[in-house]
Amino acid sequence: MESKEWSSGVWTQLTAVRRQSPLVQCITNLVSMDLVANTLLSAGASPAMVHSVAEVPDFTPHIHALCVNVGTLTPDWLPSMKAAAELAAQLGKPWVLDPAAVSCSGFRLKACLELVELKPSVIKGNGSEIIALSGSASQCQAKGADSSHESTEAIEAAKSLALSSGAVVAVSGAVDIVTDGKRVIGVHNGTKMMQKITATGCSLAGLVAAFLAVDPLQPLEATVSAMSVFGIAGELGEELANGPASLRMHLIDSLYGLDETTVLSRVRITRLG
Ligand SMILES: Nc1ncnc2c1ncn2[C@@H]1O[C@H](COP(=O)(O)OP(=O)(O)OP(=O)(O)O)[C@@H](O)[C@H]1O
Ligand SMILES: Cc1ncsc1CCO
Ligand SMILES: [Mg+2]
Repeated sequence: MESKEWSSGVWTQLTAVRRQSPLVQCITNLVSMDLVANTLLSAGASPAMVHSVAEVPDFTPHIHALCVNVGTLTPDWLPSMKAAAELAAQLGKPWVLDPAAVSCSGFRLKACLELVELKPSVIKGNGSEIIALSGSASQCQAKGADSSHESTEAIEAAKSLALSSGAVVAVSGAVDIVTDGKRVIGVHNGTKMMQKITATGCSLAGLVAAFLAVDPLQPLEATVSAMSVFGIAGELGEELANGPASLRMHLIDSLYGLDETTVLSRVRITRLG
């Protein structure tokens, strides 16, 4: 299946997000909150940055999807992430794990491995994060939030993590990789300058949650669509931008304004395996 066959599905899912406006609970890092929320709003979804463990029993039953991101994890935050993830999974609501900067400490790696046990629908990381989380790194390396691997270097790690966890695994980068352990899909949208805006990957994880909310039975397709849409918004944004700060603004505007003709002509998705 090539871009042409994927593109109508991408448009259908974006339209469903706009129509249904799914409520997406985000327990995300402090750096990313603003961009994640604005990305979700411009895509048509409804973000809610509800973090407290005290609020999970009341709030989480009403959401349509959850996004958990450990980018600025402290021991105080972990119980609410676990409680929300556990409840979401119990209620059959899709949830996304972003293991941001997972290899920067043993504490964070252990927390992420415990979260993986709570059955995320999708795990979305960059190349280094997926390699570390899958246990493929030869040793625990102190890495920050940026990837030191190409996404394509993480294909085997992503497949193995997908098979061991039951989640769809997405690796962001120059080519976004999405796999359920059997199929491997490459999304070739996006632009290099997106790496120069912090939290684009976190925002993508939030967007994946919104797409899962409207098509929970097709997590691989929903993830591929979200990645393509976000990448296209970045490409259009870059045409209007002077640098990362204005790209941030134009990316949001472009996502908001995406129309059918643009989506159908810009989607670049291929099967890699
Ligand atoms: N070299 C590149 N060429 C084209 N697009 C890219 C490139 N690098 C990143 N992107 C785009 O940026 C998006 C975010 O990917 P990235 O790998 O930078 O996330 P991340 O490292 O998790 O970011 P963060 O941790 O800051 O949130 C990708 O899905 C892709 O669309
Ligand atoms: C810069 C940074 N540090 C921890 S999380 C984060 C945002 C990108 O993941
Ligand atoms: Mg990231």
